[in-house]
Amino acid sequence: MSVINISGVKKSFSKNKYALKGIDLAIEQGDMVALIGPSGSGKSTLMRHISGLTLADKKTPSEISVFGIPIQQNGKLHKDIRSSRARIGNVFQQFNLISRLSVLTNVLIGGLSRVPTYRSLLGWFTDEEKQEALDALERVGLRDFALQRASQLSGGQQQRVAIARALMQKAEIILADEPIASLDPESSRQVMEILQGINEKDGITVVVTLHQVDYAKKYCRRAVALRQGEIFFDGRINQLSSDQLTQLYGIQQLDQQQDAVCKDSLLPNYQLNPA
Ligand SMILES: Nc1ncnc2c1ncn2[C@@H]1O[C@H](COP(=O)(O)OP(=O)(O)OP(=O)(O)O)[C@@H](O)[C@H]1O
Repeated sequence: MSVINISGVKKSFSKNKYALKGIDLAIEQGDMVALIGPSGSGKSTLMRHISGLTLADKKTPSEISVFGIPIQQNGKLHKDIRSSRARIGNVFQQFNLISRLSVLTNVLIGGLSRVPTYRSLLGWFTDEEKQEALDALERVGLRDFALQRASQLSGGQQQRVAIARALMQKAEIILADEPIASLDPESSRQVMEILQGINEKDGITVVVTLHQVDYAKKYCRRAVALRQGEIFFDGRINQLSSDQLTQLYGIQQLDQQQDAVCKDSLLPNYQLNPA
């Protein structure tokens, strides 16, 4: 069963310059999908459309639905998207955490869409909810950090808290936009393993944008590759050939990617001499 359906989505930010040139895509329940492609190919724009944070062009007929319920149609937000949004957990850099609040409160906030408004306004959480939040933190290996301020955590830990918040939310789909973009290899591995774990154990559908194809190959089953706002490849990730990767990224960019991976893997044992 498809849980995300996208049809006819075009997006231009300026006249005649399209970030998305007509995207049709269906994502199956329980899949783990890597959205890949060079910088500027439209990955984040597409993710933001799925959450209804960005609207498609109004001129072209289009629809994005989640669990069969429209999020947006013909560039207009559907009037009742609150319930659909509650089923989507966003692990987006810009939405991540409220830095002055504790890690535990940040996770509890994930459950707010499930509690009555008066209680969320007053910030009351039941013992049961607190236990649930601690369990979610346990799953991402951060239970001991529950009472720390979110701002005291590293980038990788913050991404893991965002995943715990999505678990607390009981999200059925997780959209993770570049969750490992600025992380070291060990933190990247932890974040990807957690995403893979909740995909496999809880059956949560995961869509993750990634810059490094190596990580996509290691952790995801399906790849959707965008190039200049169009789908260039959609299929099992092990069927993505090196020729296609060269076409996608260009030889120079692929070399840079490989360089970055090599340098990353050296980092833990590598002491830079002070100048
Ligand atoms: N808010 C915006 N205003 C104007 N142009 C935008 C905006 N958001 C994205 N774009 C443009 O849309 C295109 C796609 O951008 P997008 O961020 O979706 O690419 P991406 O594949 O996620 O890139 P990256 O991997 O570098 O994050 C780019 O040309 C970008 O400059």
